[in-house]
Formats: sequence, C-alpha cells, structure tokens
Amino acid sequence: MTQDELKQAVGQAAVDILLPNLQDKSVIGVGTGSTANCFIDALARHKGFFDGAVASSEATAQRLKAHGIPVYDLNSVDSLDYYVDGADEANRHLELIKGGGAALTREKIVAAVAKTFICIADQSKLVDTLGAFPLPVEVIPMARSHVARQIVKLGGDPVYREGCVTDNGNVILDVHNLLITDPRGLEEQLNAIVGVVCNGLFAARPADILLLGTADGVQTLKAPA
Ligand SMILES: O=C[C@H](O)[C@H](O)[C@H](O)COP(=O)(O)O
Repeated sequence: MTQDELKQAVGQAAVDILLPNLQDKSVIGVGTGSTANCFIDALARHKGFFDGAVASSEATAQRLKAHGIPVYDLNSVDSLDYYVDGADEANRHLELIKGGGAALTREKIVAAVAKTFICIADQSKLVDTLGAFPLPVEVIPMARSHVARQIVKLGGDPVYREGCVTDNGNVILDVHNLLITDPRGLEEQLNAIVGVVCNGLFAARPADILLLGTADGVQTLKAPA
C-alpha cells in the first residue's frame, strides 16, 4: 500500500469509531495535515449524522466548509467528545510530536478540550524515542532570538522556519538534535521560556488512541494504563 492509501485507511478507521457515537448535536474536533484531510474527506460522506466541527487551523476550516460541514468557534461549544488528528511522530505511550504544518497551538487547544483524542498516522510515524523529527516551537516574533538562545542551553539546535507565519501570527523554530527521553519534562521546560507560545510535544495530553496504518491493516494502540 502507498503512504496515501495508509492515510486514507486510518482516516476511514477513525470515522468508523465515531459513527456509532454520533448524534445530531455532535461537534467533532478536527486536526490539520494530509492525514487529517483524509479523515475530513471520509467524514464528509456522513455529514447528515452530526452537527459540525471545530477546526484546528484555517486550512482545515476551509476544507470542512468546502464539504458543506459547519465550522464552529471553539468558544461556542460546550464540549467535544472527539478530536481526530495526525502526528509527525508517535511513541508507544501515545506521546506525540506535532506541528510540521505549523498548526500545533490550535491543535493542542482543541485536543485539551476533547474527551477522546484519536491520533491517525501511517506506520512511518511510530518511533521508539521522539526527536528525529525536528520539534516545532511556536514563538512570538520579537522573542525569536531569545527563545533560540534558551533552546540551545537545553541542548537543541533551533532553526527558524523561513517564510512561515502561523494562523496566530507567530513564527516557528524547528528544534533539531533532541533525543527526547522525558517528553513531559521537556514540554514543560519549553513552555516556561518567555516568548514561547506552544511547543509540538503532546505529552501532558497524549493521544488516547493511535490508529496506525500498516501494510497488514489498521492497528489500534492505546496508551498503557
Ligand atoms: O501542524 C501540523 C500537524 O501537527 C499535523 O497533524 C502533522 O504535521 C502531521 O501531518 P501529516 O498528516 O500531513 O503528516
């Protein structure tokens, strides 16, 4: 199977989990990226069975609307049962690196609200130790150099993502050469740097379910109790 087919398979598998649980009033949290797009396209085939969605990026909002799915402001929604999104890396604790598409902050907000976070990914995203994928950090533009210096003190090599402005008007530093043995600790350390808006480690709020697309079918991984 191609990588695109694996992404379509996990997008459909997420819809299959949601469908029996959807009600007329259900609002679904929707992530960003090529895998999340496969989920959106599969979900759109059932748009009569739920109310609408909350989007984690402008790009996702546009894709949902193009399918005729109503998009709600998160502030107008009382609760979200499900958030479905891709990842750049995942470990077996379902801790993630996200933000390759610069949507990490809104993704982390929607994930924080959702009762169940279903991560969808092809098998190439599963790793033993997070950090081969450069860790995205969203930064207030005027703090870029300060934050970069603090990240160097933590042992990382920050690289400014040229030309990238997030949906929140900020910039991204991609941190290379981190061997992330304590994802939760590093997530906290990065958040404590003044000028950091958010970082792409999802460890304090990992996924609840990881649907992994493999050549043998979709595997379901759950976080160890
Ligand atoms: O900012 C982007 C997101 O975190 C994406 O969910 C992540 O980069 C995975 O994207 P894709 O499914 O395209 O590999």
